[in-house]
Amino acid sequence: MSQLEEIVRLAAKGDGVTANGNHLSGALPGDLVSEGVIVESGGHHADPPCRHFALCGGCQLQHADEAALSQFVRDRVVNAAKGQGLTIGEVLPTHLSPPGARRRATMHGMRTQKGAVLGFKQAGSHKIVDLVECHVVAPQLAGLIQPLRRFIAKFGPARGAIDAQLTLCDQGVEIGLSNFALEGLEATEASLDFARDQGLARLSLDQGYGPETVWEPEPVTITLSGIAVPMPTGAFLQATGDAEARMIADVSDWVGDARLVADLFAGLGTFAFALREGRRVLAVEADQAAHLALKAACGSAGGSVLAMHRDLFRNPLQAQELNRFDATVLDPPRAGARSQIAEIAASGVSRVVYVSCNPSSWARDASTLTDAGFKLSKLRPVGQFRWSTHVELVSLFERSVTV
Ligand SMILES: C[S@@+](CC[C@H](N)C(=O)[O-])C[C@H]1O[C@@H](n2cnc3c(N)ncnc32)[C@H](O)[C@@H]1O
Repeated sequence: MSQLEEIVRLAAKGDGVTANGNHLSGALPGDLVSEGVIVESGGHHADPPCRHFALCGGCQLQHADEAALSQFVRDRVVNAAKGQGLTIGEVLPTHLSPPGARRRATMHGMRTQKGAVLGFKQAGSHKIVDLVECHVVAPQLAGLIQPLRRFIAKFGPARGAIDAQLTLCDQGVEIGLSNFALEGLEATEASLDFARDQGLARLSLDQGYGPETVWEPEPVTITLSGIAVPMPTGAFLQATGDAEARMIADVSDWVGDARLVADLFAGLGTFAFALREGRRVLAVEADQAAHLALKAACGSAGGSVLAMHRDLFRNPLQAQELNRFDATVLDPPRAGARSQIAEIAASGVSRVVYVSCNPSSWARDASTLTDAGFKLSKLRPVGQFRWSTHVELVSLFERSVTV
């Protein structure tokens, strides 16, 4: 990089990249760079709000302003589509979650000679960054970092790291600690004091045999479109409430006047319950705890949502089963939904709303759909993991039925 070059985009890991493919960490689109340094700013730099930025692996892009962040999310999604040769009907404005919005986070902790450390790992390392502040998580979660660290310092395992999963539920924050055993009466009483003093909704500990609840003064729920769904420990929840609302609005709009809808990879029913007015929804999920929670909540949805327990990788809904539905919604894990998509392609389904947390597997699946006559009509880039390189999307595929 000896002559002056302009950064034209951000790479998937957040480095600035020139038209010649040269990478420079910390550079942003519009910057002029030479010999590994930024010579002139393109005007998109922001002061990173967090003292841990650069060391903490939780955030990669705090140095970017709002415009650069949005463009990054949009480019990742649009480029994934273009990489598969897809034509996009309409790219909608990017949804970017604000700071302090994350209602779920998994941190890591460890007892040390001086006490304990608690935070996210450094990028590419097992080292834990001992957080003093975090601008990504909701204040209810951030406020627990210090008390939880004190608790780990006193009662955490002498050896090994623990995972601490924090989730904001209807009743407050639930904390799930892995690799965490309580030795003796003092530790057991201290855990109850800790949970009570911090007003936790639930505290559960996992020693490798599954989570065991030690504190849950009232059943923990998460309200999804007005339905209080029992919240299993560690169950999937969209990372921010604002992104969940954006995704629900798109899914509802794009499902349109469909009356019978299949919601595949339904989790606790984020989309199924949102779609229930005037429709009947089959909500299919493989995780037993999530399925049972969704099923238990179906009674409150007036018979409009039906829960089905099924592994959609091994046993996808078959083309003939899908033909009953006016629209299919799917929101698979990062691997995508190769076998389920093949059945959708072979079916008579004409409307598919695909929510994805991985543009690469989505683009692969999308090309199967377009090969089967679907058009990618709408695409919404979503950045709910603010300042990170993790991007998501909502998409609408439509075709004229020929089967
Ligand atoms: C990205 S989450 C989406 C959940 C839900 N749609 C939501 O928005 O809250 C993916 C869901 O797929 C489920 N899942 C993973 N593998 C599955 C499989 N093979 N068959 C069916 N569901 C699966 C997970 O348990 C999880 O609930």
